[in-house]
Amino acid sequence: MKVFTSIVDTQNYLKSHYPKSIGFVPTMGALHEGHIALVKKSIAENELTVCSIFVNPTQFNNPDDLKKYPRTLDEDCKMLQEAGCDVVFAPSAEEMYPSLPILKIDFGHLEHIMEGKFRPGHFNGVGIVVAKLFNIVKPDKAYFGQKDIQQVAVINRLITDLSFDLKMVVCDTIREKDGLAMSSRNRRLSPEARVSAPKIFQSMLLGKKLLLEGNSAFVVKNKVLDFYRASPEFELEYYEIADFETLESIDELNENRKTAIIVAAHLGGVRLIDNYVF
Ligand SMILES: Nc1ncnc2c1ncn2[C@@H]1O[C@H](COP(=O)(O)OP(=O)(O)OP(=O)(O)O)[C@@H](O)[C@H]1O
Ligand SMILES: CC(C)(CO)[C@@H](O)C(=O)[O-]
Ligand code: BAL
Repeated sequence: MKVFTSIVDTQNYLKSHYPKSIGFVPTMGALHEGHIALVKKSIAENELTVCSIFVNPTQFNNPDDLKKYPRTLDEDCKMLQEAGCDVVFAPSAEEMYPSLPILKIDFGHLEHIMEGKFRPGHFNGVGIVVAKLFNIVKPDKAYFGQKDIQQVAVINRLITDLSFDLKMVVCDTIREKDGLAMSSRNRRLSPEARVSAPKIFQSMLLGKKLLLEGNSAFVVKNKVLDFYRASPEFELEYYEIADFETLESIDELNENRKTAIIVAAHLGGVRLIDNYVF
């Protein structure tokens, strides 16, 4: 496995190898089995797999979150090597941004709901860095996790609106045995917080059950608020019941369309997101 920090070295290597197809997994490192599932899918579907590791400062609206984001490059490389990854691209911030971009990307209605609303500027940062990474790696397929459901919608628009010649592959959320979605930020949970964390998953199962029983989204949200009131260690940021395709809020289930329950909550100073689609 090759590890590059330079854009030019990465591009030269990829050009000189003429792979039939390049699969690309963009990450911010502190890798776990969720990331490795994306890497393995890419390996199965492409001749060469590139994983990028870059904690992108321009997508963090909270400086403390950026400072505390876990960075574990050596361990990450070991996991990628074992998984069979071919190339790691781990640039510095200076390499990616010799000057800060003045370009702004506005993802329309996606800016005003959920992650867009609570993390102002986040999707502008994600959109620009992913476009830069696509231009550097020139993948045939790019792999993203369903856990970041709104990011999937944003990248879909980025690919369509800028005519990137690649296919996006969305992979299921990998969970711990107790239901907690794997996330790099889980490493920052205290032992007590880690015990509480699966309640996020439970709150989504509760929502699904209540919706299937015929309750309106309004009633379900109120019951879920009671659930979180009984768990004061959580500070719930949002709990949305939305159409899976448009991510717009819905009032009740539509049996012809998939529904997504989407949650963001703070637990012991760590912000966690998750979603459940049915
Ligand atoms: N549990 C998971 N299952 C599947 N894919 C995942 C999972 N967690 C993250 N991913 C995907 O891995 C890619 C890189 O994500 P990222 O590096 O931000 O990891 P993360 O664990 O989501 O970290 P955090 O949520 O703490 O930022 C994204 O496409 C993300 O959706
Ligand atoms: C796609 C991404 C690597 C861009 O920095 C990041 O948002 C992530 O890890 O999901
Ligand atoms: N997985 C999304 C990256 C972020 O939280 O900034």
